[in-house]
Amino acid sequence: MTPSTTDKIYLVGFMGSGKTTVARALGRRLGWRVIDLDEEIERREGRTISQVFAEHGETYFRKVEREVLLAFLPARHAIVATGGGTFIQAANRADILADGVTVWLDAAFHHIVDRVPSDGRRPLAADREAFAALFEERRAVYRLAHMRLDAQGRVEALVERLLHKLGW
Ligand SMILES: Nc1ncnc2c1ncn2[C@@H]1O[C@H](COP(=O)(O)OP(=O)(O)OP(=O)(O)O)[C@@H](O)[C@H]1O
Ligand SMILES: O=C(O)C1=C[C@@H](O)[C@@H](O)[C@H](O)C1
Ligand SMILES: [Mg+2]
Repeated sequence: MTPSTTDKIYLVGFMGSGKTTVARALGRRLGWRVIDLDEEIERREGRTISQVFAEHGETYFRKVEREVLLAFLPARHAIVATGGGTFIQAANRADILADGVTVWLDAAFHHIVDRVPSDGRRPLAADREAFAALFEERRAVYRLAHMRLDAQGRVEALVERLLHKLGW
């Protein structure tokens, strides 16, 4: 699927791959708005992600995640940092791919393990064995993004590499 315009960039990828961090740097570089879906979910719910999972479960979280994604579809000149599972849901994936240039931040698992806390802030990272299995399982889906960016390196360097890939 090809997006109709290039005035929106979606960053997808596993927890800890750097979506939030790179989105902020890219937003500063382009002067575009940054939308972080996890932060928007927390704002809307008035609770942390871990509270949403604990009090209502993952199915409810996915429903809110989709509603928040849809609420920001009209935004232009925007970078969207998705949550690690947003692009995994087929309906979300179709909307994302049609709406903007979608970039998979592909980070190595050893970096991810160091970056993602197992303290419950990211509920699906608490069980480290399941976390590793999820990483492998989801790669086949992240691959469906329009582009892959090797997520190793300094954030500023990643931003420049991404802009180069986009031909900007
Ligand atoms: N290129 C990088 N080099 C070094 N550290 C990084 C890099 N990118 C991100 N980090 C660090 O890794 C951690 C996770 O990054 P970030 O929150 O941006 O990931 P994320 O993909 O948004 O994860 P989640 O899906 O859980 O929201 C943060 O502490 C961040 O500072
Ligand atoms: O990978 C996932 O499924 C998740 C990643 C985080 O960004 C949060 O959206 C939440 O913890 C779920
Ligand atoms: Mg994030």
